Amino acid sequence: MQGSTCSSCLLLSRSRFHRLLIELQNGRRRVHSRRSRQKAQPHPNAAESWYWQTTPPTRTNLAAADHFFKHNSPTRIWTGEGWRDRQNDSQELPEIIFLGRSNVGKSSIINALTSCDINRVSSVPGATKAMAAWTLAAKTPEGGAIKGWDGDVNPKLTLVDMPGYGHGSQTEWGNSIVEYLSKRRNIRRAFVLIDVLHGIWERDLDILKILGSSAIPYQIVATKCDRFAHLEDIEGETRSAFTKIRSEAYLDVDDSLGLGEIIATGFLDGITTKNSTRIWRGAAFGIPNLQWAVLRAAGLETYAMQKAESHGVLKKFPAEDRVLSSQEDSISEDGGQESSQNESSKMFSIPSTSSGPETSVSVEDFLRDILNSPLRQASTRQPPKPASKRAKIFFSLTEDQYMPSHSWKPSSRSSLLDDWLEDAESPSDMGSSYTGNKRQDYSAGKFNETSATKSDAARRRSSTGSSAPMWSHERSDSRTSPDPRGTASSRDQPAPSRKGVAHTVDALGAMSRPSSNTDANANAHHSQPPISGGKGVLRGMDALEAMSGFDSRRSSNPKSRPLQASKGHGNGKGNGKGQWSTRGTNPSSPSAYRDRHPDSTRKEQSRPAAPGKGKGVTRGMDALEAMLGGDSAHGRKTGSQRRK
Ligand SMILES: Nc1nc2c(ncn2[C@@H]2O[C@H](COP(=O)(O)OP(=O)(O)OP(=O)(O)O)[C@@H](O)[C@H]2O)c(=O)[nH]1
Ligand SMILES: [Mg+2]
Repeated sequence: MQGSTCSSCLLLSRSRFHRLLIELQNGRRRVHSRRSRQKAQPHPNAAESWYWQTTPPTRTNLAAADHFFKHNSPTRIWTGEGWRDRQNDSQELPEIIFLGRSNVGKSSIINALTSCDINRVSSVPGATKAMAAWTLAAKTPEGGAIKGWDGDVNPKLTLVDMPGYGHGSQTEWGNSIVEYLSKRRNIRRAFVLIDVLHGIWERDLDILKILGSSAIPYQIVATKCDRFAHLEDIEGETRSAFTKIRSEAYLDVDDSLGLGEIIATGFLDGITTKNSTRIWRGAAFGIPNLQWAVLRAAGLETYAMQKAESHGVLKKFPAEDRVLSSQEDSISEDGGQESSQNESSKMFSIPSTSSGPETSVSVEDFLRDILNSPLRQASTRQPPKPASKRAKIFFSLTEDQYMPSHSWKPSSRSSLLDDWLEDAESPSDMGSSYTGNKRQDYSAGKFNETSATKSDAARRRSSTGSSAPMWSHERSDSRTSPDPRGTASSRDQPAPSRKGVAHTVDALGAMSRPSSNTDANANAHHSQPPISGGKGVLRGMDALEAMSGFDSRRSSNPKSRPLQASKGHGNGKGNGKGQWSTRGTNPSSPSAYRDRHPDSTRKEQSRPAAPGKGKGVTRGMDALEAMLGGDSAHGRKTGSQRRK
């Protein structure tokens, strides 16, 4: 009897101890957070994003973006191949995807964007093994409505984490990603993550090529910019690294699908996490800028600003800052192109009713305006060349070779346009009803996406060319193009596949969407059916093969290097025209940083974290843990792993 009482007591005291332990752990976490916050907010050495084609977001924009992401929580909707089951789902949302080499920080960036510890992060390359899609909706964890969001619990956009390519990746991941990219209709923008120390490498160019060929607009995000933080001339180093990226990714090639804006992020590894609850971002920088870029890509910026305004988030800002600035989407200082969203919203603000002014915009004029590119007069078609080499960007661990090179430059919007028109002008090839519909829709001053989509689908269904090589590699490969823009050579190249045309139309649709992102618009776009006639992974690989014709031996041959990008950039110094959104920086001084070499970076990445030492609560905590022995030690380890 006595023995049983004793064991109950023991159990009781043990559970009390556990509760105490948890409280102490939480206390320690709070202390740790406060300390880090004091240490690094804002980080004095954080060089920030570079905007040369667009204007940087205002403080109100960033506040609105932060507000949106704070109140819209992520819910996982599919993983792996789950997207296939949702292909015909008319409720599909704008999708923003994150691509990049393994270990570049894709999962970390999504965690930071959502302030939630949702994706697995690891210093070992290849941690993410399957795609994972998260929708964001203003709802409580139980699914209830949040006050002030009009009871609207509908998801607003989807973020997709991808397995990385290169070191630690697997070929089958690549197959499925390539297929996903080619089939998915509602991808609004791909954020391609580049480690700022590594810059653009061969595999990155391959992925940019695939995006270009699939008419998916993309934007570069430079990750791990905190690696420059210890340098005196942080701004100079960042600028020179960014200039190199800008040049090597051919972001200045006219009408490239790459946006003229590089967002700098850093210190994402310092994020404090606690299970799946909200996390504090610590010293991280660049995330609000990225949040704003994501909202713009999804066409949600007006919505976010309205919500922030109505929720009083913007009260502290002066009135003139609180409108969605006309600058937001307008011409940048260097006279770059207008952003597609503003262009399109202007374009589509033409009233669709008969009472409004009649427009007589021909399809050519419309496209010339929207793409700001000269249309070609005539084209000579040649039969498609058979695909030669199968490109591989997803390798097993042992096959990885990093070889930065310039074997490619992106497909441009104008070359896509050329192809689209080429098909549009060939009724025999594509069916006159399609051409007719498109022309009618445009000339009526409105873009009837639904009819275009239907015709599109019909064309895809009637197409027998699913195994035909995709066109853009041949067209855009600068090795075969004397014209740095690639448009001249594109005229002599094989005809586009149906897919390319369809994607172009979709891209135009995406570009043309007014920023208000109404449901009607969303549904019209989302109701697009998938490309039919696909053959699973084989098709993806065929497409990839045709697009790239990748030959690593050739591309590593210096003689086979292509032309440099057209606009005198790449001098490593920047032209000073773009806008750097910077916070306080130290005075510059010449410095050569030792981290420039990937090897040293890898070593740094794999360095184990220093064991924690503390005072006060931390110390008490350690003592308690020591007292409790194995269990608590385990608990602590798990906690630190989580934080990591
Ligand atoms: N210094 C620094 N390290 C970072 C940053 N972001 C991520 N990391 C670290 O980089 C490593 C890889 O991060 P992940 O987010 O798993 O990278 P990933 O691209 O998802 O990698 P895979 O899933 O393998 O493709 C982790 O150790 C992170 O802590 C950053 O901004 N700065
Ligand atoms: Mg990952």
